[in-house]
Amino acid sequence: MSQLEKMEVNPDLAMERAKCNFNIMELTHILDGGEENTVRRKKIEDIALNSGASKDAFPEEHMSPKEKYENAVRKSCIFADLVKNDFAHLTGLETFGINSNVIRRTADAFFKEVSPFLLHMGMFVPTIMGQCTSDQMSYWLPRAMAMQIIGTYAQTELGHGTFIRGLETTATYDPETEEFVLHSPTLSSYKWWAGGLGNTANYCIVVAQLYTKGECHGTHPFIVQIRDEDTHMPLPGITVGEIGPKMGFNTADNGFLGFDHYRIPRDHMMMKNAQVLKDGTYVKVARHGKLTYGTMVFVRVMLVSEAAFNLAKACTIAVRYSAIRRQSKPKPDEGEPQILDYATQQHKLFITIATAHALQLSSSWLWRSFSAVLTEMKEGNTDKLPEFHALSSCLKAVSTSDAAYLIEQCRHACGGHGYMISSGIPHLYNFVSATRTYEGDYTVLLLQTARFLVKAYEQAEAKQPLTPTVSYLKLAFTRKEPWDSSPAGIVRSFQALAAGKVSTCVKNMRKRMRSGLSEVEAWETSTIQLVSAAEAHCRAVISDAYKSETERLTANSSPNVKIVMEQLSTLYLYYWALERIGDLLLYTSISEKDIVELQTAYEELLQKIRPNAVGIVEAFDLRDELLHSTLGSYDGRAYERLMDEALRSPMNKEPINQSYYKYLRPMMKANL
Ligand SMILES: CCCCCCCC/C=C\CCCC(=O)SCCNC(=O)CCNC(=O)[C@H](O)C(C)(C)COP(=O)(O)OP(=O)(O)OC[C@H]1O[C@@H](n2cnc3c(N)ncnc32)[C@H](O)[C@@H]1OP(=O)(O)O
Ligand SMILES: Cc1cc2nc3c(=O)[nH]c(=O)nc-3n(C[C@H](O)[C@H](O)[C@H](O)COP(=O)(O)OP(=O)(O)OC[C@H]3O[C@@H](n4cnc5c(N)ncnc54)[C@H](O)[C@@H]3O)c2cc1C
Repeated sequence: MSQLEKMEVNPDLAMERAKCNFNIMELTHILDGGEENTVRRKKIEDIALNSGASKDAFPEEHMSPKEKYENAVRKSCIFADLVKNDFAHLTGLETFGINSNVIRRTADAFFKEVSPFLLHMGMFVPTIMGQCTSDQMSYWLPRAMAMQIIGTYAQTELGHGTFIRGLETTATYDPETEEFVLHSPTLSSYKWWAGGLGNTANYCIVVAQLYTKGECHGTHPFIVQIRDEDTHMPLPGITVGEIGPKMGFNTADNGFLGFDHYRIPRDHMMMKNAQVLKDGTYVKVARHGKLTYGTMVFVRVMLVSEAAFNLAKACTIAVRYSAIRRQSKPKPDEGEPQILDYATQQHKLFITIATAHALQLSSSWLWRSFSAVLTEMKEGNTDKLPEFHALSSCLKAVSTSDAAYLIEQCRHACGGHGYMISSGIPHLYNFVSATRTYEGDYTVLLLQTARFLVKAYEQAEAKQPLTPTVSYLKLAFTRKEPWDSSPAGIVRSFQALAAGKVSTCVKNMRKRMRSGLSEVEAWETSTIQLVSAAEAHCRAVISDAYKSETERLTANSSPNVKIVMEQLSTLYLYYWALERIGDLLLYTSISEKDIVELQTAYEELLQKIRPNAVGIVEAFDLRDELLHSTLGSYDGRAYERLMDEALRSPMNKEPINQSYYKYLRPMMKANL
């Protein structure tokens, strides 16, 4: 046992735990979606983490990029073995989403950045499940699940990521040999970004423009072998490599890939939604043209819970640290207070906790909606897909954007020490800020939602029925929403605000078209407002889901857990109402007096939450191995851990660095 492991818990943290007035484990069960899930999660974590295999003998941050990657591959193989052999009885394909989430989170103990296998489990396997015929699936899925092959998802190219229809890689069917010929006609057509593509994967899902009988049928997915299964050498006709250092994701060997008339068998086209027959006839199977985008929708749903999870980590670190950090002396006759006692610190941190809850509960709700949509689609009914695409797009955009902003707030809340890699916060920020971009950029996805909102508004105007998540749009045609500061009243105000913004956009676009702009130009010149309307819609959806899920989940809970969860969901509503005062003044009857009262109520709520703050973050139940943080560990020994980490630095391994003799000494002597 190391010196650190023997140390007692920091007394400030012990004091915080003693004053927590609710049952922490009860809240954990709620956040996990039930006690059974908590028990299973803990079993998985125990198996994975008690072996010590997640630990590094040498600190990862002092390794070279190549060493970091190799270490990540080593640990990925250990982790893959655990998943295959030790978790097998606890998991199952039928609950892929839920279990993959737990496994994905447990993996974070092994990787400070990410596993090079992330895309294998995160996109390769889900695409096989979503885009293959049953015959294809029975061939590929067992091989992928057993890790006999390692795959990734290569859609984005140097020239195009957002605009999928603009991808340039071609897959041209040759009926003579019953093969597709994959080709990269330009530099900008090179695949770029796929995680694990640089050095790890030997297979790859490639999204390419399908040509048969001289006709282009748009983008389709193909399973492509890129490396020899034994030697791992890139196959002839394949150019593959790693794209270089990034802000984060540095252990993910994101790669590039080019094809020189590279041939694959016909049945390597993923044929669930469309097929090319032996003679080259193209057959469209799916009832909705966008079902080939299914993996992206699945990952967007998963990313909402990723955002919640990473936010939970950041606020656990920042709240624990704020409980043990003392600074300044506002009252001359008292000692320095814990920084958690400052209202401004609570303002930075408690919205972070509330947002982690809001996103966690919204993501469970979204996952249930997704399962319902999938069930209907299996029966051939795709009616709900447009609404779900709009919903998952905005939730992915707003959750990842909020999480990135709030993780940065957590860094600010930890002062200088938050800037240390060892605090754990920089890695979290670098990871989450990428989620705002990949799987659909923030602005681009909100504009997708805006398209749906504008159409729904026109339906409301024509008094046609509206789908559930936009039924509130009828508020755009009623009088100004009367301000009501109850939680239900604030949710209604957020809906009125979103409805008002959509209405303003539509009116502006119509005005611009009357003045001579085309529909496309009128849309383009209104996109700043459209993004804002879609964000407002999403905020209303999250607020509504958070409030109603809190009511549902606390219906039978103990009184104090109910109070804590209600305080946080109300805080979320107050915070966003105060952030959106300008809009509320435009679209509701809120008055100056109401605003003053709302600000006071918000500040009082911060004080009510304060005594339970440490207990609340500890209900996320994040083991030290998952946090990777000197500042946020369970024992609260931040200073000892910071010093311990500093001493592990190779820069401290010799009393005098050689640069002294080479450069410093000659320079100083010459200057004598
Ligand atoms: C085990 C779990 C682990 C989870 C974590 C995994 C982490 C993995 C880590 C990293 C992964 C990173 C992977 C990637 O980034 S892969 C690449 C992702 N790329 C994108 O997301 C590209 C974004 N672009 C798009 O999605 C689309 O092209 C678009 C911008 C949304 C739309 O483009 P466009 O306007 O040109 O529209 P289309 O002509 O294509 O569409 C016309 C109509 O279709 C509707 N539409 C679009 N997309 C969908 C969809 N997915 N589903 C349903 N409908 C869709 C669109 O709204 C139009 O409808 P309308 O009725 O208005 O005409
Ligand atoms: C860490 C990381 C991992 C990734 N992993 C993968 C992977 O495994 N596989 C894969 O295929 N891809 C991957 N990607 C690529 C990723 O999906 C794309 O980068 C992402 O979809 C954004 O597309 P883009 O790069 O083309 O951005 P661009 O579309 O070029 O965006 C640049 C700017 O232009 C704006 N813009 C673009 N189009 C519009 C529009 N129509 N209206 C208004 N504004 C617009 C955007 O809002 C943004 O501000 C990864 C990316 C990152 C950062």
